[in-house]
Amino acid sequence: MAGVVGRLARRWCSGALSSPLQVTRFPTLQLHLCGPAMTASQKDFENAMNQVKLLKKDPGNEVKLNLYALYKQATEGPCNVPKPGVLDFINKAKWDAWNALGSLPKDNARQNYVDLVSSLSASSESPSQVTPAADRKQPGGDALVVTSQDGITTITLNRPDKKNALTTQMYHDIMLALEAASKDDSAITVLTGNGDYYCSGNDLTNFTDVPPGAVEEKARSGAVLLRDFVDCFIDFPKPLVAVVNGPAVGISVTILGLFDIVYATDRATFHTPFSHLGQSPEGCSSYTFPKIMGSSKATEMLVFGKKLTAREACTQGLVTEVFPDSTFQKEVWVRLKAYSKLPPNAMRISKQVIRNREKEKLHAINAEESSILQERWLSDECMNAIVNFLSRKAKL
Ligand SMILES: CCCCC/C=C/CC(=O)SCCNC(=O)CCNC(=O)[C@H](O)C(C)(C)COP(=O)(O)OP(=O)(O)OC[C@H]1O[C@@H](n2cnc3c(N)ncnc32)[C@H](O)[C@@H]1OP(=O)(O)O
Repeated sequence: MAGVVGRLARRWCSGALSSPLQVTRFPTLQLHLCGPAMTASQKDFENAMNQVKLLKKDPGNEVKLNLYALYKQATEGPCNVPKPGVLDFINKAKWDAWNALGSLPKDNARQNYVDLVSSLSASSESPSQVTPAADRKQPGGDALVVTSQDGITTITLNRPDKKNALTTQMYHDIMLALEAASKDDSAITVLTGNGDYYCSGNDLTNFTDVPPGAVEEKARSGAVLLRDFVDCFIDFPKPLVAVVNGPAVGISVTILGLFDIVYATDRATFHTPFSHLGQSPEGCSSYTFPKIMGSSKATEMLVFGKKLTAREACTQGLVTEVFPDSTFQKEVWVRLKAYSKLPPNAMRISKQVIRNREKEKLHAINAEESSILQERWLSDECMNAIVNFLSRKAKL
């Protein structure tokens, strides 16, 4: 649904719709406009455009018309196209909205657009809507949305209709996003999911469509990708926080052992059904999980595929804190915004002190796990499990 709303909003808000901006209908916006004169930067504007993609609730036609008009005014200036005919309802509504902005300067339109998006986001409960503002090119389309604001860079998995399963492209994009986040001016980096799931793990179709004779090569390149992907988490220099907004499966659970903080809604569950899938642990979990929760609890999860509730995962040390789903987003983002104001260099150095001692070991474990998985992917057990899922004979 969110994806549909996002797409809809994007179509309305950046292509071509509105009525004049009714500031009185948007108290937050009105507040901004009455404050000291501000002009949003191009980066803020692009962030806001990206944030519109994450809106979960359809803001309604009037708001979408406002967004459209402000977008056009900000990018092209005053309305400069002929008025559509009276029967061309949609285009006429869009034209009216844009035209009603008169000679509003581009800078002001850009600021109003940013403020309007911000007011829409503030009234929403989504994490990335509370913090928002995406500012990076996303090579894989909208499946990954990167936002940066208030000293926090947020990487949002955005395939809610597929429970945020990770495609091959998304692994690459997450690596690029982490690389960029490590160098940007944010203090903290967050990974979260859009929709009801945090992440359903590896997209099982990553293993399909392999031509005969290329299976071994696919397993080999998969293992290289997995190793590179997990290496990025091992080496990530800044505090890395998982905002687990719903159930988590597979690799999205195992890499949690490499995060510095894991906040979870009480609706989240943590499931690593590797034996069911004919696979074996990755993400350094064969090392981090026993260390975090002790070897028998780790075995229950990694070997027997026991699914933990958020509270169980917290008791066992995998999760830092659990929040009621109804206040999850609000509480977590308030907390993170406060943390992001701490001196960034001190946080980075403290993290390094903690992590450096183990880095070499973690890389070695990652390499070993990836190579074992390469073999597992070629096993009948694994292939059967994937075929069963794809033919809907099996679900976790
Ligand atoms: C480079 C390679 C690195 C590899 C690293 C290895 C990692 C190992 C793992 O991550 S193992 C874990 C793999 N994940 C799974 O096995 C989960 C499979 N999914 C499910 O069992 C279920 O979908 C569910 C329990 C997550 C959710 O069930 P629910 O009934 O609520 O929803 P649907 O099943 O209807 O799902 C909605 C649509 O999403 C698609 N989907 C969900 N998960 C995946 C997935 N992992 N891969 C591919 N597609 C997935 C599902 O197929 C539905 O799509 P549809 O609407 O088009 O039918």
